[in-house]
Amino acid sequence: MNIAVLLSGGVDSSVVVHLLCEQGHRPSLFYIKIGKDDADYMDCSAEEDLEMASAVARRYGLSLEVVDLHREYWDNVATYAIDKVRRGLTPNPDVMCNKLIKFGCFERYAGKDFDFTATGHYAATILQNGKVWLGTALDPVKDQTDFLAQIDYLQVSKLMFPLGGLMKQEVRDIALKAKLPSARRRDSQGICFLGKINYNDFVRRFLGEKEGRIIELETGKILGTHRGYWFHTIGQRKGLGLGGGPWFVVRKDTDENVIYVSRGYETEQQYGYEFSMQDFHFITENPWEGVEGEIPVTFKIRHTPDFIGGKLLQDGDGYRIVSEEKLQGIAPGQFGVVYDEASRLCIGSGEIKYSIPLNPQYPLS
Ligand SMILES: Nc1ncnc2c1ncn2[C@@H]1O[C@H](COP(=O)(O)OP(=O)(O)OP(=O)(O)O)[C@@H](O)[C@H]1O
Repeated sequence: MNIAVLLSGGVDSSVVVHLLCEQGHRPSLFYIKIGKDDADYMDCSAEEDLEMASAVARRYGLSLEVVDLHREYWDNVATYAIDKVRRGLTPNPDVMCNKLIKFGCFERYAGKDFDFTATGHYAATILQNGKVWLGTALDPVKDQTDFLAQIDYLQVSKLMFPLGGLMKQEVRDIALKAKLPSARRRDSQGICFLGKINYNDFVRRFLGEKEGRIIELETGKILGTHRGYWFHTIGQRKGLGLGGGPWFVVRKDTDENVIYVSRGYETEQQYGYEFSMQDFHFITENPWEGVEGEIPVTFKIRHTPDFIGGKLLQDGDGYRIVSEEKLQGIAPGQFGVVYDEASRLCIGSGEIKYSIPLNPQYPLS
């Protein structure tokens, strides 16, 4: 079997190489290089990553190719992120990086020549009814299926996730025992290349700064100023610079450059039970084809270990989720990721369009 491994130089993908070699494979290794734009907001860990990847390749006597996807990344993922932020939405660059870069451009460049592409993502592939499905990882804290929820059938059917059945601690133990050069490296944030840069600096470079008002939603009282709605996201608590909190961002008016906040953990303004999704994407296929009415599912609206129970409803051309529990900070632009009731299969995802607040007072932006 002909296998390509996406090797980042981190502990996870290094263990993937180790495990595949132990099983008798001789995978080809690929390091994806995304250079910094021409600005100075990327740290030097990228160089260290490549050194680590080279050390792993040497250790196992495998070939390592550096694939430069710099242009593709900035043209696709960075442009997508800026476009969303400009429109007051909360982008998810990790989701787009997996879909377009790690498994999109890479597949066209090199992956196409291999039977499988293996990565250190915490996820699984599951064969069911003759089709390959994206499955959740054994380790709920590390599960990364939410970042993979926009990949397509060609991608999922060619992917291998050798770490899906392991807990993170087991992976570390394997790395230590095998004396892998990367064994003691700290965990990356689980975020894509954009995670290596200062996000505010990145946004500032493209959208600049523009002072606007921070207003208390319930009273209309002006509490302070901010430097542009694009630096803030729905559900955000930190970085508002207001005393007497906690304060949460609950609305954004992009036309007026106003941020609405609400005070206290229990404030109803920051919660909702429902949201709609647009452009819903099924990874393998729609398992509920022809099913009428409410479908019991679990779902996530952000990268957390918890799967939330709810119902999926067809809503015109799109889909809507009605949650069993109150949801904090439903951020339009993020993905609603849908799983089967047992949270075993990741079915697909759609971009959150708007939330239906419990007590709407202002039109949503
Ligand atoms: N620069 C890169 N080049 C090649 N593959 C990469 C690169 N960055 C990430 N990957 C692949 O995507 C997987 C998930 O990446 P993520 O950024 O979430 O890191 P991670 O889970 O901490 O994994 P690792 O410890 O291997 O860095 C990695 O395990 C690796 O297979």
